[in-house]
Amino acid sequence: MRHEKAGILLANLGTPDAPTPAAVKRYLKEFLSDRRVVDTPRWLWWPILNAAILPLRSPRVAKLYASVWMEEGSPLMVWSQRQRAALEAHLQLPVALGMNYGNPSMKSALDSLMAQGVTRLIVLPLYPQFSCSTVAAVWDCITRAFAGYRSLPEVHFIRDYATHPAYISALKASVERAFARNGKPDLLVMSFHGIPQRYADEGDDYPLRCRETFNALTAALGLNENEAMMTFQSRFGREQWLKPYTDETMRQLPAQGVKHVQVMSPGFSADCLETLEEISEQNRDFFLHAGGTRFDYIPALNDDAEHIAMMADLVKPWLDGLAS
Ligand SMILES: C=CC1=C(C)c2cc3[nH]c(cc4nc(cc5[nH]c(cc1n2)c(C)c5CCC(=O)O)C(CCC(=O)O)=C4C)c(C)c3C=C
Ligand SMILES: [Fe+2]
Ligand SMILES: [Fe+2]
Repeated sequence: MRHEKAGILLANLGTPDAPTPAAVKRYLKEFLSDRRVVDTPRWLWWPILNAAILPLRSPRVAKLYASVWMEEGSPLMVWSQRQRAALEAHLQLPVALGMNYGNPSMKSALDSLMAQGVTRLIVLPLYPQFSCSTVAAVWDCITRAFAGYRSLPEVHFIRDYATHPAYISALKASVERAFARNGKPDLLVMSFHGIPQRYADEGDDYPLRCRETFNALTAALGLNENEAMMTFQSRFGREQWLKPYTDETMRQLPAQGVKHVQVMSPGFSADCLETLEEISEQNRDFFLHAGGTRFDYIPALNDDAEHIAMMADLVKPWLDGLAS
């Protein structure tokens, strides 16, 4: 009989290897070439990407990365590696980190798990709300990475965890700590990464999953409809994206009497460029320049003990009954 050995693959987006134009260009090229992310026909997208976006965006975005870079590397990488190590220590099972774009590649993560004798693989994409542009891209990446294997493990793929009780309770604890530290704000804003509205119209249930997280967390916190709102950040390109936009909202709130805001990004399992720079730097400026008096950013769950325990909870159904 086959003796099953479980292993966990933590999957995330990936980030540049260095805050330099060349490294950012390499990363953006791979990321923005994925049809799950940008679905424009290739004959049209290829020249736009190579002649305009990569040469113009890479040097500008490299400076933004430099402004948040940590001693050990890109924040997304640093937090992801800490999450991996903490989950491995918690579960006493092999845990590997694989990135969809850049390093460490999904293939290297799978190779390392297979080399450790894993026969039952649990894939946990660290995106709390499903989207075709993220979770489905992880799915594609894993199937591509397995293409050359002679044998496959049993695979369990966690689609998302938008309303999982352990996720909501970890977020709740983090907001309550922030309220205790900073005082209760006039408004709690939950800013989720956007996607093109068209992807949702074509069947991506991402906005519904964001709404479900928002509803579950506001209910857990006992906030009423005037005390919390959800917005969407990180718009890219000319199409309409999910609304309301975070940046427009931050510019409008002070005129509506909101002077103290606390902003969190519950869709990001780790702090990264989009939270540390776009929210905590750019959107802070928009709000304060529009007349706001206090802006607090509530960090992502990162390697909080409750977050790691949540990951263990999510994979647990496939560990029960295993002789490890
Ligand atoms: C071009 C379309 C994009 C879609 C669709 C998109 C969806 C999406 N992204 C995340 C999470 C992250 N995105 C991050 C950076 C980032 N995202 C895009 C574009 C799209 N994202 C770009 C071009 C970039 C790179 C930075 C830039 O050039 O502006 C990151 C941070 C990476 C880091 O290195 O820190 C994360 C995380 C989600 C959750 C999502 C859909 C739901
Ligand atoms: Fe993104
Ligand atoms: Fe951004």
